[in-house]
Amino acid sequence: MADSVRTQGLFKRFGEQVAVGGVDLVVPKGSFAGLVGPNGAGKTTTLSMITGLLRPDGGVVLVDGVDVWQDPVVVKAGIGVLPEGLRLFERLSGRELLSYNGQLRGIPKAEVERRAGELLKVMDLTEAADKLVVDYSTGMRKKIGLAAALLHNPAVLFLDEPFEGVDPVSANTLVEVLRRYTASGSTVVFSSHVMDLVERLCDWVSVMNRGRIVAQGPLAEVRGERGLNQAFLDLVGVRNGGGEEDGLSWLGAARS
Ligand SMILES: Nc1ncnc2c1ncn2[C@@H]1O[C@H](COP(=O)(O)OP(=O)(O)OP(=O)(O)O)[C@@H](O)[C@H]1O
Repeated sequence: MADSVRTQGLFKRFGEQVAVGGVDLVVPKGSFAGLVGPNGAGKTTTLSMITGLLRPDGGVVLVDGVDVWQDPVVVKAGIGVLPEGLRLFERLSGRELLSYNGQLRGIPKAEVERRAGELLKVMDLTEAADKLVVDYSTGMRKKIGLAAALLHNPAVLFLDEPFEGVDPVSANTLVEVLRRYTASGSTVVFSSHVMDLVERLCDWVSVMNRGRIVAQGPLAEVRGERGLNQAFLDLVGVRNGGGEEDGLSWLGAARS
């Protein structure tokens, strides 16, 4: 199977701190892929370099065989991104935001309106379509951000923590939309800490720890017999157990 995303020796340092220390990420075409790792593992930095938002110090990123940093315009035309800490044009309504994104992508106006209407409906945002984005809740912002990322029908969709702050009903809506999207052969790569969700959704997993990939492959292979959560703990190592030897003996102790 062809790769949708492949990085070779991807490297990024912030001062003394090596955030990404030689990552070889592989995502086969048509995968629903999860990028998991503990806080600070380097997931956001990796996704930012893959999507052309942050210049790597070293290494190569190929999306559908095209080098992101040699041909950024070609790659960016074919991908959708829901970045971390999503910054949106707050003074536009949801509908205006989609319309603006559609125009930036060069989609004919009538087609943008049709797609925007359908996306707003699927995301359950029709009622809020004419409200300013600044007044949207966290979950609504994720949904309008996803709608904006899907509007031009990208071949690959990158989502950084798409389910954070999203209620279960909205999460279900996002999942349904993404499942439909991958069923047609498109690729999703998303980062998450929520192992249950990754186990339920993904057919491919890459596990990062301390700036490196420590396991990668089909979900069944990475998870083995032990379940993804246990596999994750085994791979990244249980750090502080929160036992008395770690301090905190005062916490919950009798108060005078
Ligand atoms: N702009 C920056 N300047 C300095 N250090 C940074 C910067 N961005 C990231 N880092 C550092 O790089 C490392 C990786 O961070 P990154 O945000 O990629 O991790 P992550 O896996 O996405 O974490 P989380 O799950 O908490 O979002 C961390 O140690 C972080 O402090």
